[in-house]
Amino acid sequence: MDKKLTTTNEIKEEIINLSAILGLPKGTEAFISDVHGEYDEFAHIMRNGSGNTKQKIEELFTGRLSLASQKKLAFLVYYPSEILQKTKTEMSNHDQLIQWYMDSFNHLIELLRYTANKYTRSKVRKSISPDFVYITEELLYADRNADTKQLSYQLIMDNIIKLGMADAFIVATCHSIQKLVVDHVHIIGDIYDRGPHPDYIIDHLAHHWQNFDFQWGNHDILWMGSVAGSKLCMLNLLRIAARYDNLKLLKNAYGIDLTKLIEFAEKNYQPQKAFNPKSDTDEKMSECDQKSHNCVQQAIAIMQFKLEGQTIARRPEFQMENRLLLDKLELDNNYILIKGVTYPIKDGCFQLVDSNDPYKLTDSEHEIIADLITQFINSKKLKKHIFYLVNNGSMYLKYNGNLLFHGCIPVDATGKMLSWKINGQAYAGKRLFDYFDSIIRDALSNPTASDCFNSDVIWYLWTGKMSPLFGKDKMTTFERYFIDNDELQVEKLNPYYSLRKEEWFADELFKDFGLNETGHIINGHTPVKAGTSPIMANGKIFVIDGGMSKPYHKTTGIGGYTLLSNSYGLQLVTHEPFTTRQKAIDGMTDVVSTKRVIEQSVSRKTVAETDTGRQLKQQISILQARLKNK
Ligand SMILES: O=P(O)(O)OC[C@H]1O[C@](O)(COP(=O)(O)O)[C@@H](O)[C@@H]1O
Ligand SMILES: [Mn+2]
Repeated sequence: MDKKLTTTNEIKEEIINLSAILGLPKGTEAFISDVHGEYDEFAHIMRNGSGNTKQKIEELFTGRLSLASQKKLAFLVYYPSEILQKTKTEMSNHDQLIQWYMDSFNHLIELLRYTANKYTRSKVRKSISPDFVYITEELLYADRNADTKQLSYQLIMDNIIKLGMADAFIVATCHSIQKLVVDHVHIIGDIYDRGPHPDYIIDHLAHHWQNFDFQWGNHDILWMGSVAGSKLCMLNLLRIAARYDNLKLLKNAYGIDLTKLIEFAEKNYQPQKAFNPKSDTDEKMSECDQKSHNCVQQAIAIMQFKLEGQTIARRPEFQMENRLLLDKLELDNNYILIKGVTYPIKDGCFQLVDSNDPYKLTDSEHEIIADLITQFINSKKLKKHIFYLVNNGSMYLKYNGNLLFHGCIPVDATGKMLSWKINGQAYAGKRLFDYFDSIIRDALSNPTASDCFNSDVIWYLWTGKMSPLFGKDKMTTFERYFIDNDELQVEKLNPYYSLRKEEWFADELFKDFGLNETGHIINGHTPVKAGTSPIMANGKIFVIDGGMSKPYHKTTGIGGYTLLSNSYGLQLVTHEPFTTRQKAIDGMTDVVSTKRVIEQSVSRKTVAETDTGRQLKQQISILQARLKNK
C-alpha cells in the first residue's frame, strides 16, 4: 500500500479496488529452467509467452483466420520489427500495405483486449508504451457497437497510418501483448554457463519483468561464489567457459581481463584431446582460439585440483577425501593408483604438479589466481547481475502452494532426509536449504578472497554430495579428463531422483516444507530425455529442464519443457530444439510443439486464492480497521 490514504472516502475506494482485484482470474505463471546462457532461445520463449500467445490466438481467431494467418499473427507479436520489414518487401503496392496495417491493427487490438481482460486497467496501462497509452486505451475499451464510437475507432486507425505512426504503433502493441500474456516468471536455476549470453538474459529480466523470481542453480552458484571471493568457484566457471568457447563473455560483458592467464597457459601447456573446447554456436572456432582455450582449460583444471586438495584438507567435515587424486599419480604421472588399482593416465598435463607437494600452487599460479579473483570481486557489471539474482532469488521458493527448487532434497534410499553436520549442528530438508541460503547471503554481503568458511561452503554447494543443487555423490571431473574408465567416471544421483516418482515421497516433502499436499514440486537440473515423462509422483512433481543447452540436445532429443499455470490449471509445454533467431523468423518455426493439459478445473482460480490474494486480504483488513477507528 504505497498510496497515502487519508480521508474516509479514499480508504473506502481503496477497499473497493482491492476487493475487485481479488475477483479477477489468477495471472498466468511460467516456469522455465536451465537456460544456460542461451539468450536467443530464452528470448523467443519469453516473446511467445511460453506458448501462451499461440493458444490465445487459436482461441480467439479459429474459424476467422486460417492456421497460416494465425501463425503470421503470432510471429508478428513475437518479432514485430522483423516481420514488419519482411511484410513490406512482400507487398506489391501501397493499397495492399494499407489493408495489411488495418487488418493487423484490428487483430492486435482484439488480441490485446483478450489478453488484458484478466487485469486491472491500471496494470494494462503500465504495459502500454507511454507514446500510445491514450489511443490504445481508446481502441481497447471502445464500444464498437455504438455508432459514434465506431467512427472514432476508424478515425484513430486512419490517422495512425496517415501520420506515419503505423509501424511504431504495431511494435508497441506487440510488446504490450508480450508483457501481458504471462504475468509472473519463475526461473528454476542455471542461467549461467555453457551458452554464450547469460548477461543478456539477466538484462532482459531486469528490464522487462517486474514479477520474477529465481531459484539458484549449481551453475549460478559458481558465479555468485566468485563474486563473494571463492577462488574455487571462479576456477570452475573459468574452466567451463574455456571448455564451451565462452571466454570472451568475461571480457566483453564483465570487463575481466584474461591476458595473463592466457599467456601463462600457452607458455606451460600443449593442446590435449580431452581439453578440446565444445563450441556452442554455429560459428567455427579459429584454430588459434581452439589451441588457446584448450591450454587455458588445462591450466585452470590443474589449479582447480590443487585448491580442491587444500580445501578438502582444511574441511574434513566435508568428507570429500575421495576427491584427492593428484597425490595418487605415479610413475612420472603416467599412472594413477585408486583403491589398489592402477589406471593409465590419458592426456595428462601435470607438469606443474610437484610430486612432493602436489596441492601446492606455483608462484605464477598464485599470482594469476589472486589477480583474477580481485577482478571478479570488483567487476561492477558482474556485481550488478549477481546481486540481481541474489535479491530476486533463493535456494527454494514456496509460491501459490507450489515448492520450487533446482536440484533435489538429499535423502537416503528409504526417503529419509539426510542430515549434513557442520559446525556442531545437523541440517536436513528445509533447514538445510535455509542454512545454505543464509551462508550465501552472508558471503555476498562480505566478499573476501581469503580462504574463509563461507567460500568453502559455497564451493561445496557446487560439488558436495549433500548439496541440494548438485544431487550427486561426487563430481568426477578429474576422471572424465584423464582416466578412460566408465565406472570411475560415474556420478551417482541421490536416491531423490528415483524416489521422486512416488506420490508418498512428494507428500513427505510437502510436509517438511509446511505445504499442503495439493501443491506441486517443480525442479530443473536433470535433462529429461525424449520418451521419459517429466511428470512424476502422480502429477505432484515436475522436472522442467528447459533443455536449452545446445550441447545437450544430442542427449535429450528434444528442446525441453516449460510449465504454465493459469487460472484453469497446469499445462506442460514441450519445446523443439531452437536453432537461431534468424531461422526461427525466416521459417516461422515456433519452438513450442505441444501443450499438454495436466490439471484443468471448470471454475477459474481467482486472485483471492493466491499468495497475492492473501496479502491483499490483509491490506483490506488493515484498511477496515482504520475505517472503524475514524
Ligand atoms: O558436460 P560437461 O561439460 O563435461 O559437464 C559435466 C559436469 O556437469 C555436471 O553435470 C553439472 O552440471 P549440470 O547442473 O548442468 O548437470 C556435473 O555433474 C558434470 O561433471
Ligand atoms: Mn544444474
